[in-house]
Amino acid sequence: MTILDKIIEQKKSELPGLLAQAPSFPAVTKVRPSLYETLMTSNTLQVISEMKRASPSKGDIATHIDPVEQATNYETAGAACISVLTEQAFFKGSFNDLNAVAQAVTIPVLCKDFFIHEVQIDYAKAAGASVILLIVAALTDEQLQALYTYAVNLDLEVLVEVHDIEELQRAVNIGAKIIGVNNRNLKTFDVSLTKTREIAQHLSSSKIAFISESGIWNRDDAEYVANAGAKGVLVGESLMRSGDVQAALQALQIELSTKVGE
Ligand SMILES: O=C(O)c1ccccc1NCC(=O)[C@H](O)[C@H](O)COP(=O)(O)O
Repeated sequence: MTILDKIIEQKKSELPGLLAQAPSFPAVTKVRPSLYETLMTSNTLQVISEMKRASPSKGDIATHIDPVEQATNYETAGAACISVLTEQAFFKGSFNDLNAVAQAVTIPVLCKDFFIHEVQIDYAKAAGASVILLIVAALTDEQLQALYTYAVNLDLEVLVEVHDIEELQRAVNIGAKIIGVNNRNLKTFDVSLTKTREIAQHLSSSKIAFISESGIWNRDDAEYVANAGAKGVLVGESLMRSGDVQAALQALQIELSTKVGE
């Protein structure tokens, strides 16, 4: 069983609890900019900055950090989006973290979880997310299409995550506009930025906003994935461990050599 299989089993076990009661969070009424538009129109590499307390690969990363303070620092430093890990059993996150962050910032907010059912999307929306993540490896084509359509109909944007070229094709087939390649192998936890380069070479449309996820630690890493074609990066651990979040984040905001969207 891979870690992804284990996480999905956990998610399945949580569904009855979610289905038993309607989501109830303090209302979030903000209108946020579109992540897709930001990615497609900016000349700098955009940073999706993650609130990540712990992970299966690293254990505890930063359990003491206040999500609102961290998210506010990210926003001040120019993040394009805040990613909030809401998965509890493996990442120590929660929908309450998401709701608190959504109340505090005006930029897009990504609910980073392992979605297998529409009810989870209802919770993400109610808690204040404007973007959700769908992981191709965790879903059949039918599930992927159904959850994608369900989210878009709720006015959510969707970051579709892929690990290889076959998954890229599946993401393209459902009309995904924002596609992220996860540089972390979910079986071995090895991280290699060359994955971004390999998969970028198979992108056929310039209308797709292409993101590189995981294992971005410094400006050299940002330059590598930007040169490969990434318009944005999704960064968790390196920012959570940084003593100077704003400087660490700003170091990643490199100028893109070709105007994105062209
Ligand atoms: O981070 C993990 O160990 C992990 C394990 C299994 C599934 C997903 C996992 N991470 C989720 C993410 O996608 C990352 O949090 C995100 O891309 C940021 O990665 P990093 O900058 O390396 O913290």
